[in-house]
Amino acid sequence: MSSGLTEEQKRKIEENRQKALARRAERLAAQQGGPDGLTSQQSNQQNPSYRRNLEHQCMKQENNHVRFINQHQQTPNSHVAQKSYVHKGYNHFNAPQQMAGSCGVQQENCSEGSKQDSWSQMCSTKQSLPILQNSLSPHQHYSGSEQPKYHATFKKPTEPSHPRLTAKEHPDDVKRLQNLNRSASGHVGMKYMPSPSSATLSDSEMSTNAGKPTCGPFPQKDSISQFCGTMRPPTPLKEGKMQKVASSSGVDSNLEIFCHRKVPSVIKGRCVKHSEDRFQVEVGYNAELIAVFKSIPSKRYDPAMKIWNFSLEDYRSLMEAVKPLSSVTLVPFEEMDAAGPATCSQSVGSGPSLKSFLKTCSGWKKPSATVRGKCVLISRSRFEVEIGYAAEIIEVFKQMNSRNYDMKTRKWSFLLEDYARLMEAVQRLSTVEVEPLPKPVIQAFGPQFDEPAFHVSDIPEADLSAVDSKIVMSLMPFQREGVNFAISREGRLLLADDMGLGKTIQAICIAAYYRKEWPLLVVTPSSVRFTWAEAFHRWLPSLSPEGTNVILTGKDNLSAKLINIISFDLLSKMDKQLKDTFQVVIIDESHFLKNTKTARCRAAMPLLKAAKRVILLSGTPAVSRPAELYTQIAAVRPTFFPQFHSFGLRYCDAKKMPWGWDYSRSSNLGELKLLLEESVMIRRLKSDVLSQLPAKQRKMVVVAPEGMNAKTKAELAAAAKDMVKGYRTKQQEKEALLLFYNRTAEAKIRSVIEYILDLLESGRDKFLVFAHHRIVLNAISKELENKHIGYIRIDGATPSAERQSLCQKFQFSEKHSVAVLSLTAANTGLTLSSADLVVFAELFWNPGVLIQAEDRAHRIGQTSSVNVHYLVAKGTADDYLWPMIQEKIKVLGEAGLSEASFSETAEATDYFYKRDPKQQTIYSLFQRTFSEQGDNLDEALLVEAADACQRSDSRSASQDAGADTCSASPCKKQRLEDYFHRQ
Ligand SMILES: Nc1ncnc2c1ncn2[C@@H]1O[C@H](COP(=O)(O)OP(=O)(O)OP(=O)(O)O)[C@@H](O)[C@H]1O
Repeated sequence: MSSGLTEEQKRKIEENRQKALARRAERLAAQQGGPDGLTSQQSNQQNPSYRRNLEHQCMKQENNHVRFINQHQQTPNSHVAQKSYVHKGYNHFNAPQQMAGSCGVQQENCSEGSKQDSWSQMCSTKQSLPILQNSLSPHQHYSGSEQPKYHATFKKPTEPSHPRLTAKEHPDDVKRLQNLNRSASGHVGMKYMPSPSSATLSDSEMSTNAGKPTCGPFPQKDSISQFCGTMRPPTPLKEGKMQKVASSSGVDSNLEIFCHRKVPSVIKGRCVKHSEDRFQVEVGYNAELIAVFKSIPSKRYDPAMKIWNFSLEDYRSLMEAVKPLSSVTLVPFEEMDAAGPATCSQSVGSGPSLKSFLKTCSGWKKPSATVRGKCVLISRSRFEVEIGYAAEIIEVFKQMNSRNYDMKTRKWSFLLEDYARLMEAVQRLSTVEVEPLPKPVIQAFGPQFDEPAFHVSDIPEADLSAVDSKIVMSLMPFQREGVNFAISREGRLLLADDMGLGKTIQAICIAAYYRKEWPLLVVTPSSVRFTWAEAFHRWLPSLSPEGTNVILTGKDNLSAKLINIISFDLLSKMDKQLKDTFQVVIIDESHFLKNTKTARCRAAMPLLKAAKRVILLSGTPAVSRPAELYTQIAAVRPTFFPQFHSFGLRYCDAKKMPWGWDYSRSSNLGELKLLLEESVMIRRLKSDVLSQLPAKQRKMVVVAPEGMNAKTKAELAAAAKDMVKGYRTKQQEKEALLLFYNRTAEAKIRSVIEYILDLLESGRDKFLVFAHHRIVLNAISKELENKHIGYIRIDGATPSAERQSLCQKFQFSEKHSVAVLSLTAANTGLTLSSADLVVFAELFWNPGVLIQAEDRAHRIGQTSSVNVHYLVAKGTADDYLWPMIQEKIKVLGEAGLSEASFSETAEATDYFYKRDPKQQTIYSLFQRTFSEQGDNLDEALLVEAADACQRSDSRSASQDAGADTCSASPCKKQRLEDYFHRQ
């Protein structure tokens, strides 16, 4: 393409460019001096062939930049990584891989020592490369005026480059090396691990590669710059000799691998936590290593995972035994701890000062010390030193500008900005030892250590424009804050809001923000799997109706849909292939993972560590001791406390006992709270946000249908079929309905019990459970007794005189967690306001009865918002009762007779389809029977329900001999008393 310039203009431009270069060369010569007044680089700049070569390199680099982008675009989810790469610059999550990718590409083209040096410099300076890549356009690369700027990024080579060894002259060699490197390791963050097939080079190849200034993808430390910047003449090739040369010149051991004719296979592994007192070694097969493993007394082999694990007590001896093995490298715990990414956006801390603080975390023990103390974080900006009296330390304290002495506690505190100075001064005192702040605290509060004015309380408003507007508009202000917090923490958090504050809606919104990274996995107690599926469809209307996959058996496809929902129990039966399948994971009731020894915890932890976004939900993350929090913290921030023991020492007041370590106590809880709130957890209590909450929060819980056995399902289907056929008399209709209702009760029992047990495991210590049928009330009571859980029961058989004392027991005794109540016999006149959760195990056709029952908890004395959970089973009478109840309540609400409408606060009004003509027939039957006859029907129905139950019972007498399946008393008189008692 013509430039449009005349020959004269072109000549002038070239002349000016030469002049500019000459002036620049003079300037640099004056600054740096040299034998001839010019550095070798500057000499090169004036050398036309050098410039041509450089331009050639620039062009290649540009092409490779494009190739890099394309490579990323071809990988799944690459758009996400790339977006943050391009727009945000270096980012703790994405950058390592991105840098790895980019370094690999850039290095391909380094052909001269000077250039390699600068490339390696760029590769190791994390921020410079993206800036360079984004800012250099092809035009800029070729512009004469830009060239000096570009040159300025190159360092002077430490030794003259070997003339034979340029990529231009040996493109095949370069390619061969690149292939080797790629086959060995996908990214720069890993040491080179040659595969046997890629590890053999011919002598001539070695000769070329050994002396060649190749910027191969060697990630470690300065290996790239060392290798690229240190040009050696080719060394005679005898096996082993080259290795020696490489080692002696300080080249990273990775490179030694290249210098062998037959490269020995080196495998790299790492030690990671396995359980509270054990660690495991993740490593490939190596015979020598296996021999070492077998010599360790506490060895255990997990055949399913094919991983060896050991007691922490054997850690040192194992590492010592592995050291002499030249074919194995193991990354120890400590290294992982220090090198792990600071995943929290605020734990910036890559600056030198933070590193030096981190150094102060180790090696502080002084045998000569006579006075010992410790640093404890007491607020987001201050720490305290807990220590006895020593004149020297007081002197040190007095030198700190931010010192403050609390007369009451007799403790000194300081701003975090004084921490490094203070610790340095303390280290010089031979008789005083001060335990430093833990590493996670320093990582989490990094900015405050560096910058006193830094204030992190304002969490930025997340851009939710890509999320369904329905959910975004529905978020309450505190819920929106929760979402902002999650996104500011890169989607890894423990959302520990009090129960009923809407953790589900927040979790769905957070997950939807990362929708491009789906498939999503939701792990929940099995009793609420279907409720989650409903909630996704409710809040994300853009989701296709087939978008969710509720996993029911171990044989189901685990990632069949965009959203996959699985129970904890099934998760533990899953294949380990799951580990890398999900980038976004929600764990509902995450305290279910608190025990590291459980199968569910062992299954979930690798999954969570591998995922990019981890959303843990729990209203009760720890019930009794900080040790229970450990796994949840480790899931959100794996690098904080890689070993439980260090967490235990700091926060569980760990004590060595004759039988081992006791971690059941607590210590430094204030600091733990600050640490969690800064980088792991957000928690709001109901009392914090009461003004934003409705007085009652109703929730529909879809209980699992597989809880029904085949016989019950068949009976329900038969009852439904009969109803569709129609009946000649109203009496027949009613009887059929009541039979259907009774069958429903039987069908729900298993799911209801499962749900109640899940609530108890979640730490819900006071709640009411209402049911209508005696068979349901009995089953619940029996289960509570079996589990030794204190409860009261009030039904039609409870004498009036006893009711009050039972209520008092429940109200004031901590031992009584559950009140098991008959819907018809205990829905009025009782005060049970010490509970703020009401569970309806069964539905009832009259919403008035339900609302009165809710009000046992929601009444004077109640200081909280009351949560109401309606358990609804698909394929039962609930399919008709639930919509009917909602409709009735809506009418009452519109007439101002009911304070809250179900449709506004409970899920899925249209959950049950009434489009099916058969279902429509049954629904009409329900409506006709339960609505048309008005309030008078209740008494009659209650009685008839009982009769129907008894009739059905007598039919199934062999099954449940003599059982009375209604909660109303078996005696009609008593039933009527119950009814009138309600009035
Ligand atoms: N912003 C909102 N708009 C409408 N309904 C909401 C909102 N937030 C929560 N809810 C409703 O409140 C009820 C309780 O919410 P949710 O079940 O998510 O609470 P939770 O914090 O998970 O409680 P738990 O700890 O008991 O599981 C649900 O019916 C939910 O739909």
